[in-house]
Amino acid sequence: MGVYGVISGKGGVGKSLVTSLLAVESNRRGLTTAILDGDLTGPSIPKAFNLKDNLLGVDGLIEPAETKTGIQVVSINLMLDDPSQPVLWKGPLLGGAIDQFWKETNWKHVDMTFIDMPPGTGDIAMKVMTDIPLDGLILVTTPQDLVQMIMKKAANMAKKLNIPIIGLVENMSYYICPNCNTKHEIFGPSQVKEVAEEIGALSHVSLGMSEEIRKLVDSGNIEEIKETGLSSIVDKLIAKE
Ligand SMILES: Nc1ncnc2c1ncn2[C@@H]1O[C@H](COP(=O)(O)OP(=O)(O)OP(=O)(O)O)[C@@H](O)[C@H]1O
Repeated sequence: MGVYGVISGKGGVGKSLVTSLLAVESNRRGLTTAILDGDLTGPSIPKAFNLKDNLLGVDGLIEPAETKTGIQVVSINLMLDDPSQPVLWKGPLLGGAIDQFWKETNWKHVDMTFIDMPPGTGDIAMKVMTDIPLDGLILVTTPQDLVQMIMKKAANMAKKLNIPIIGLVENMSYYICPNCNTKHEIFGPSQVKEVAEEIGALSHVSLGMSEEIRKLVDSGNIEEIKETGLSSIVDKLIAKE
């Protein structure tokens, strides 16, 4: 069984989207797949899979929700009476809650778990990375942040904790014009290959800004995506098993 954390140097770069796409790709390969949504800043994961019902506790364990294609999901956002309300817990409590979700859920024969980590490189992310035995990390960034300190900080945190970086994802890397089919690298030529080498990531991927992705995520139908774009990373995860 593999447990992989999905991290970013800061919020809003598409970390939850990448977590969802990795889970969809892994599930399509026939692996029993789970998502632990540890990003407590918003209900991105339940939204992408259109999960709304509150999680139940059975015999002292949390019963995970199940998506249309059978991905098991646990998220604090499925435990709140009103998911639009902020989670006003302090850092150590939040970090502890994620560890508790990991240990006290009735996971069912999971081959591959993806943890949507709290954004950034602060105490909560650090606590999760030390509490949960991660087999590797997938680092998500955008072109503007790719060569910046904030991303290197996340990579250094992984190195310090001896957790291999399996994949580097450059999200919103380009845009393909639907009218003329031209690829526009809005933020300049991609440097993902060079940076992946520099930080020792085993694989790298550029994801474009896509209307298809946006529509599927917003409507809760991410499992209907034609190509996840992340198959090379999942290849590496499977090879590691
Ligand atoms: N490649 C993409 N194409 C289209 N829309 C995208 C893409 N990447 C992200 N988005 C959109 O950007 C928004 C932010 O994405 P997401 O919730 O995955 O970010 P995040 O890094 O997890 O943010 P946070 O850490 O703040 O929760 C989402 O509404 C998503 O639909």
